[in-house]
Amino acid sequence: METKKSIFGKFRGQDIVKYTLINDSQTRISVLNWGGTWQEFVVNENGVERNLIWGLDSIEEYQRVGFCLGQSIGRVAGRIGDAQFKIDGQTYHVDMNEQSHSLHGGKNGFNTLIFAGELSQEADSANITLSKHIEATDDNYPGNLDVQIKFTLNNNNRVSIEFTGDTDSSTLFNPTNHVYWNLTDDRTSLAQQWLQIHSINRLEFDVEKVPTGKKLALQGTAYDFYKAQSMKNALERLKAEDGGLEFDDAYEVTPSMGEPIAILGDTARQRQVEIYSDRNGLIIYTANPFDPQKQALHQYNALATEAQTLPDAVNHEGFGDIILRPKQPVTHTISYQYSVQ
Ligand SMILES: OC[C@H]1O[C@@H](O)[C@H](O)[C@@H](O)[C@@H]1O
Repeated sequence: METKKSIFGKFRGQDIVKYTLINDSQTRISVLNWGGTWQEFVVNENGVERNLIWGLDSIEEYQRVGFCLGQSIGRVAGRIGDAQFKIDGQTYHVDMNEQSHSLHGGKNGFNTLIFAGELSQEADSANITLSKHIEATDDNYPGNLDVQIKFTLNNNNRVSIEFTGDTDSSTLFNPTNHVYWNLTDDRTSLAQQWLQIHSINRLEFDVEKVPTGKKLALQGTAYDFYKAQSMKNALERLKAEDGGLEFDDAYEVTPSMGEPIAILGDTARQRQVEIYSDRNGLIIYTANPFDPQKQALHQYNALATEAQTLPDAVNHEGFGDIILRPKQPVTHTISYQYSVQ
């Protein structure tokens, strides 16, 4: 294992650091302390380097492109209806940063922060831990929050992200990483990428994409990825059956670090990534972050996967508990296992 540290750029006068973890098979990941951004996941296939995720080469590009590309999202990933929720009977209001809801932690979410970083190494793994103390007044959530985001790469080509939250007053904690994948050879579209999700239900959304509380059965619909479907077929079917032009959907999954909640790969069956998560939700989102014209034409080259507790959980019975209590730190883990086939 090897670790590296370099200056990636500057943000508001501060140096932004890029941390790189490299394993014995020359697989590497890089992470920025700006936004807790997962910038690259490069594998070496018979001497050919392939980046499996989308990342950019400067802070300016990240700011121009947006899309939360590879960024850490929190305190709460996804939408909170009416930008409000109750904890112990008390109502709290958070940033209404999209229509009448709050999205991805509000305007000062994790993806806007600069973290402190610490590299560490063991025999068969290396990791980078990003930490930050967030005051309640910084992002308008109750409770001061100490957050740590630890990225680990091991010699088995597995990347794990552990999010730990510790608060002094009850708050919400449902972070994720907004990684975008393209596992195909030419990386121009999703036509040759397949996806499997071990899920039988998705969430119904209202016009603002806020969950209504209802779950919809997937079986027999274009949304059903229980058996692997190519993204090309799924998008064509979605359009034909539903008039749908994108996937931006929340799937209910069974939390497991032993069985993948989802698997994606290229249709030539050369490589795949299994996703493991200890929480009950997976958002998938199709996009073309770099080409506004193609995005408008729904010609996608990127698939975001966001493992988390189901969105808007605090406002719906049975969606899961995202309340973080004082003196009870919580850690959530997402793992991504690359393999060649
Ligand atoms: O912020 C980028 C994207 O993130 C996804 O999680 C949301 O569901 C999309 O609606 C949003 O555009």
